[in-house]
Amino acid sequence: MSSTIRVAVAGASGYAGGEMLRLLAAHPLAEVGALTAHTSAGSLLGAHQPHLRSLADRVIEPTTPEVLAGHDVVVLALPHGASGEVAVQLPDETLVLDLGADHRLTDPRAWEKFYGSAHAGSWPYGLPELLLAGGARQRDKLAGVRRIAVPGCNVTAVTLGVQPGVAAGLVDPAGIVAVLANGYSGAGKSLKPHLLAAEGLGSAQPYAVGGTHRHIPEIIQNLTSAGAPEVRVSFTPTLVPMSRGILATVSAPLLGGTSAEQVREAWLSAYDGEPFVQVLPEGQWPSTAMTLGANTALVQVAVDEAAGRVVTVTAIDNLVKGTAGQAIQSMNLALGIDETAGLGTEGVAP
Ligand SMILES: NC(=O)C1=CN([C@@H]2O[C@H](COP(=O)(O)OP(=O)(O)OC[C@H]3O[C@@H](n4cnc5c(N)ncnc54)[C@H](OP(=O)(O)O)[C@@H]3O)[C@@H](O)[C@H]2O)C=CC1
Ligand SMILES: CC(=O)N[C@@H](CCC(=O)OP(=O)(O)O)C(=O)O
Repeated sequence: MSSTIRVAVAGASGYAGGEMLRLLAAHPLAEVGALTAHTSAGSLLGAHQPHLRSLADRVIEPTTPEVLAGHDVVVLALPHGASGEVAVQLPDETLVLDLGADHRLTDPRAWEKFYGSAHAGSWPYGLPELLLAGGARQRDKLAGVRRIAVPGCNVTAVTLGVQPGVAAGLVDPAGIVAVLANGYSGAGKSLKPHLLAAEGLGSAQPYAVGGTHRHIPEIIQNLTSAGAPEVRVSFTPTLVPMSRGILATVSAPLLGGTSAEQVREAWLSAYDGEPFVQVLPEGQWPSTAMTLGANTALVQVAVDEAAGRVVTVTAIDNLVKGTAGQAIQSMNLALGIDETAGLGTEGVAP
């Protein structure tokens, strides 16, 4: 590979593909190659991503192996199912980043139960800060790989919020409750009645309630990797009127004899030195606005003594640390360049 990393983006007309392109445009080593999609093939990128000025005149091509050939990296920002089909046609030596779910789960039965289709297989998982049993981190497994399954956005927020307590054995992983406030861009661009502005503006709407959300097995997989014997998660997402952002409130029973100081120390030490995951100073709580446009996850933790639970709150931008930023962070690790290249930690405010 030359010093320039040539990157093709499939799904360039969508939200995740658009964010990938925004970040790649600022990456010191990346060069944007082919842009592909489906119904929008043949039109200009500027018709779909008018905020991406430097790429506005580029033509979107169909998503075929021929168009995606000859790149160092191919990003698949496609719906579930579509990415698995395209991936099998790409050369082994190309680094493929799947932003969809097709290759995240290791258990085919979990895939079939929650996605209702045949399992495409499992790839190295692109959450560098994931804690693994024995003190390792997932970043150690990404050097040199050529296939990366980029995690779900909700999964990223929930995992980063609660994994320090699970890995340190301070909370009961069978009693995790997660409630999330989610921005609308997480649902993608396709039109659905409940996503119309008339339905969503000024309203908060729960969805996938009662253990049905397809991110549940992925969260369980992550927390099991962190060393938990039995993980049970009650997961409830809520759409709130904002375009980007996830605020995940995750609580779990505190195991007997653990002090609030031990809890705080576990969270601080889990993320000590991490460039993109920060535990905020005591008393300061994350908000989605603090992470807008940034590859950061901001975390806070408290002990609710009366309820006997640890409560964590994590904010991310679903399109950055929840998708495209995380993908670039993993790409950097796979290619052996600075993990932070092209990624910012500063949000956009107010
Ligand atoms: N939005 C988010 O916050 C996150 C998204 N993701 C994942 O990223 C992926 C893309 O999501 P998102 O950008 O939100 O979705 P969008 O609906 O906004 O975009 C989908 C993109 O995929 C293209 N596409 C659809 N079907 C096909 C096909 N059969 N072959 C080739 N291209 C196709 C579309 O092209 P066209 O417009 O031309 O039809 C479009 O470019 C999904 O797997 C999603 O789950 C992951 C984490 C967070
Ligand atoms: C608001 C909203 O609908 N969010 C989506 C986010 C899913 C996502 O983008 O993650 P995947 O890559 O796994 O699809 C949801 O909760 O299903």
